[in-house]
Amino acid sequence: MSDKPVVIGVAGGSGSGKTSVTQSICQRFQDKTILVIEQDYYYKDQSHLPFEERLNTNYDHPLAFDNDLLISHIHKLLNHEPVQKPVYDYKLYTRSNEVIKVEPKQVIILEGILVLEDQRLVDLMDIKTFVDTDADIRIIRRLSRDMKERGRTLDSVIEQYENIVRPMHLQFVEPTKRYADIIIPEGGENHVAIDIIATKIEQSLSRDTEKYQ
Ligand SMILES: Nc1ncnc2c1ncn2[C@@H]1O[C@H](COP(=O)(O)OP(=O)(O)O)[C@@H](O)[C@H]1O
Ligand SMILES: Nc1ccn([C@@H]2O[C@H](COP(=O)(O)O)[C@@H](O)[C@H]2O)c(=O)n1
Repeated sequence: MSDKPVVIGVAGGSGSGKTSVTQSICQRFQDKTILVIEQDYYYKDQSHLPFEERLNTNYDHPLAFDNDLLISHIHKLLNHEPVQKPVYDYKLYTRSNEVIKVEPKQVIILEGILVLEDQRLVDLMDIKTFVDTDADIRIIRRLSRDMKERGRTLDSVIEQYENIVRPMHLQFVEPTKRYADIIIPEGGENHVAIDIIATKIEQSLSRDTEKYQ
């Protein structure tokens, strides 16, 4: 019997459908079961930098993330302790002043472009997945989302994609696919893959629920 929370990594390129996959998995379970930790929320704090300087950060490089903080939070959650999860503001290009207190749950989904890039994170995962979506679909989805939700212009999304997102994806994100146990083509609409992951979670949950009731 094990009462250690199950940690599931959901990696993949920007716009691949990681958030959609995560939501599809969460919908299969009660709210109290799964805690989602977004690696994006752990971008290094840049509030000390002028806004113009924040625009120049490479947000697709592993060094953009405060993985030390992320890892310490996962360790705490695995230890059944709550954490103060940061909140990220894409429009301000930094963390917001807000934090959210989150309680440990039986399942932790760790979602982000580079969650399989840091061996320390990989070592904490019980199931590693990679959402694999073609680059043309990813850029179309990103364009639409970033303009609607992240306060970006068409030109800025295209410029960032060509100069940063695409080369960083090829250098850092795509190679991590090899570490995945499950590769999910097309993302959240892949019901077979979602079923497999949900079944695996159910098996883990049936092992021990006492600690969380
Ligand atoms: N299967 C799909 N069909 C159409 N649009 C999708 C699909 N999956 C995701 N999207 C949309 O594409 C955008 C990016 O998806 P998202 O899940 O946020 O990707 P990621 O978290 O990998 O960046 C979102 O606006 C989302 O609603
Ligand atoms: N201020 C920021 C921070 C991050 N990004 C981009 O977000 C992408 C990762 O988020 P997904 O939901 O798309 O996986 C990453 O590719 C960064 O380029 C940004 O544009 N601005």
